[in-house]
Parts: sequence; structure tokens; C-alpha cells
Amino acid sequence: MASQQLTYQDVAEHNTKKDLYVVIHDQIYDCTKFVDEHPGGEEVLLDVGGQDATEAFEDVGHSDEARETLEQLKVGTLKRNPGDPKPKTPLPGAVSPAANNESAGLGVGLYAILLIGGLIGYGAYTYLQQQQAAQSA
Ligand code: HEM
Repeated sequence: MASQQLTYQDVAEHNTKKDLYVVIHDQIYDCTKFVDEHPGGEEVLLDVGGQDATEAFEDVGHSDEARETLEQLKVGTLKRNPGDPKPKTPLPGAVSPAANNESAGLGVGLYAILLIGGLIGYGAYTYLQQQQAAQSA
């Protein structure tokens, strides 16, 4: 059972309180029995029923205990067809390189500002030197 592969279209059919699947990180979870027990309430789960709930789940910053519960609800893996929506958030392992890239981008921007500032300063300095040299000549 746990090894079945379903497409987005298959999952989308399970979007009612009596039959509730969600996709989180490309794994499919059957929340039907859990929906009444969810500490965050049934509403939020019903909102993402039959859909990709990765972003909603990660935004809340669920505990390790919540992730263990999740494992028990697993019923299969998502079979992604061409044209299906992409995962909304990168997988946890992929987060830090993206964050690094962002800070690298800022670093390059800062270097560019410093370089341009330096060039302007140097230009003004040489210009003044030339002016002084012209005056004293
Ligand atoms: C099947 C997937 C899910 C499981 C197994 C699950 C499990 C849990 C658990 C165990 C908690 C208690 C706090 C913790 O341990 O982190 C919790 C809290 C919460 N969950 Fe979920 N959750 C799921 C999906 C979602 C989704 C899709 C949302 C959408 C926004 C959500 C929103 C919340 C909120 C807002 C809380 C905080 C409740 C509070 O502290 O008052 N959960 N969840």
C-alpha cells in the first residue's frame, strides 16, 4: 500500500473530509483519520485537501513529532507528470544553497558599489591633481 504511485489527478479526487489526501514533499498522506485530531484544526487540512500542502506544512514549522505522525499517514509517492505543478518549496536539503546564493548576490552588489565609489573617488582625485598642476604651472 505504502509504495503505490499516484498522480496529482488521482490525489485531487481525495479532497473531502471523509477522504482526504495531501501531498508533502512528493509523498502522499492520507489525513482522513487524522483530520479531527490535528492540533492546528481541521479547516487548514481541508483547505489543502487533494493538493500540494508542502508550503503550508513547512510554513508552520511543524515539530519532529508532527513529522513522525506524517510518516504513519503515508500511503504512496507522487508520480509527477509533465505539466504538473512544481513543488512549492524546495526540499529541506536544497534550502541552504539557495540562501547562500542570495547572500552571494548581495555580496557582489556591495563589491560593485564599492568599486564604482572607488573609481569616482579616484577620478575626482586625479582631476583635482591636474587642476592644481595646471594652476601652479
Ligand atoms: C498531514 C499533515 C499534518 C500533520 C501530521 C500535522 C501535525 C501537526 C501537529 C502534531 C501539530 C502540533 C504542533 C507540532 O507538533 O508541530 C500541528 C500544529 C499545527 N498545524 Fe499541522 N499537521 C499537518 C498539516 C498541516 C497543514 C497542511 C497546515 C496548514 C496550515 C497545518 C497547520 C498547523 C498549525 C497552524 C498548527 C499550530 C496549532 C497551534 O499551535 O495552535 N498543519 N500539526
